[in-house]
Amino acid sequence: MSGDKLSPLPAFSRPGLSRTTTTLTTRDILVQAKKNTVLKSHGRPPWYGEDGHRISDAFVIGIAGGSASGKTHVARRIVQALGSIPTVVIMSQDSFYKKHTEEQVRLAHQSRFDFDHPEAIDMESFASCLSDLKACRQTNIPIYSFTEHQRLDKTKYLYGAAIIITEGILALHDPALRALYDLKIFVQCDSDLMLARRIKRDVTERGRSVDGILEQYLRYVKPAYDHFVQPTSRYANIIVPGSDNAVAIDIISTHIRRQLDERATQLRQRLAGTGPRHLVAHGSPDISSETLNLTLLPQTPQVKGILTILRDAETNRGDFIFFTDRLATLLVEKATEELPYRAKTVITPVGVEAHGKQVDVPHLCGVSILRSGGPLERGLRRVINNIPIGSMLIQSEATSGEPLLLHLQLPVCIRQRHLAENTYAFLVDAQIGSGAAAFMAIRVLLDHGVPQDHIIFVTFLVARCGGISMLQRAFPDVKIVCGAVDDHLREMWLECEEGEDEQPTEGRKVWVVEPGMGHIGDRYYL
Ligand SMILES: Nc1ncnc2c1ncn2[C@@H]1O[C@H](COP(=O)(O)OP(=O)(O)O)[C@@H](O)[C@H]1O
Ligand SMILES: Nc1ccn([C@@H]2O[C@H](COP(=O)(O)O)[C@@H](O)[C@H]2O)c(=O)n1
Repeated sequence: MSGDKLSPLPAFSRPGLSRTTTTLTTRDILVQAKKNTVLKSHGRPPWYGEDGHRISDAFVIGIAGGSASGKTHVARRIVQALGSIPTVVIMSQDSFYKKHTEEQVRLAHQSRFDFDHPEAIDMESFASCLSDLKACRQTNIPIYSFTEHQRLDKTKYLYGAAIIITEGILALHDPALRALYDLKIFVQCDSDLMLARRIKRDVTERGRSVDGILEQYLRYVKPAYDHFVQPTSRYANIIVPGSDNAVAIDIISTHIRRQLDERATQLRQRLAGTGPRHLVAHGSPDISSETLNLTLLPQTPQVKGILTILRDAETNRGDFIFFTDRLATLLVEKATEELPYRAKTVITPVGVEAHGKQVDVPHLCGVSILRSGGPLERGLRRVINNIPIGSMLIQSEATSGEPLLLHLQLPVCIRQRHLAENTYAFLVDAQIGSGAAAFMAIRVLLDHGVPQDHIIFVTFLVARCGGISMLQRAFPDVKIVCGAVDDHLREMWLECEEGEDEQPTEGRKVWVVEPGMGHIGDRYYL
């Protein structure tokens, strides 16, 4: 297949579409949310337990076979057959061709470089990226150009796949790679069919001449197939024919679906009894800032006055926005106290030294939980100049109530692991009720390598009896800065779309903080 076989995952794909899927843009999400409709997308369900630790890895499939045997075709058909599985990524071993020297590129243009020998591929880097993705961490994959015969300087960010399919002529060659696969497939195809397909493909997609293709084939491709590729078929769990393989693909996708179902059941069982319902009944009703890493904005008359206006159902929208913005500014200012500062001396305009402080963090960013985090995101922008801000959309699944990650767009300083480890991140959302969204959002940042004590969760409201205790048990070093702590949390049915007779046809359950401020996002944006 042609060049880039990666499935982009900066945002999550809609189910039922192949890997070149549409992604949910922030605008889509806001439009959907504004209409108050239930999003039908299958997002990513929790991949961690109540202690915050990961309990399920991604399911990894390795597909090997000769060049043009149909490996990519099989991978794509599996994705199609899986249909409603939320996030599948196809990773090609071709992305891991080593960076070639100028001399090697020159030889490659003359069909005199051996791309079919295991030495041509950076197996170590391939295994390392795959192992990160499998363990639910982000990875940044190299991008390879077949026309330039070279690895490009750009990389592709990947995160959050429930299923990873890797394919390549030598996908089953390396023991370290084989150890990562949950299912190993070999695509078996006649050599003449593979050659015919390769000629057709390399002429149309890789800019090659027939003579060059044949020379390369006889010199390197065929001998390497016999020597390195074909022998790895013995490691495969299943051999798939290179053509007429619909039945084999059906069997494989049924197997994968069953494996994922088993994992999902385990997850639900482990989470059972610790969800929001349970917490309301049994969670500690007493959160004290001595045991929790929680900072309550000092309840000055000024803050109490703002909160009173925001709690009042009669407050008009203009005032609601104005005072929400004021509270957001105060909260973000308070939250910046959690950052490390170092001493700094400056010379004033009158030539005198003044001793002060300077924020001492290598990277600083914000991540807003859509869409209720919006007002606090604006607060971040007002207080911290040019702060990069990402977003996540997390919504409860209508029937199970499980949180689903539907969209993810993170700043560069989180997408790159070596930067994330030195990044401080403000996570912002309007309230912490059941805690499910906050829990998932924190887990995403930790997966990327942001240290727990570099995460500062800023919110208007925390429900005393909600998921706050579970959250802080799981992530004791995450700091929470809030404007108020309210006593109650109630589960409520929110009616959504109206049918033709103007009767509500759908709805979803939401957690409402009491006394609270109502739905802050709706009051701010609608
Ligand atoms: N089962 C199949 N039936 C028909 N054509 C196929 C089949 N599998 C692959 N092909 C075609 O053969 C060519 C090479 O297939 P591809 O999947 O890209 O091979 P590989 O990834 O193994 O190099 C493509 O043009 C593809 O459409
Ligand atoms: N610059 C390159 C790199 C690799 N190849 C050939 O690609 C084949 C592997 O890709 P498939 O999609 O066919 O699995 C391999 O046989 C290399 O010979 C190339 O021609 N040029």
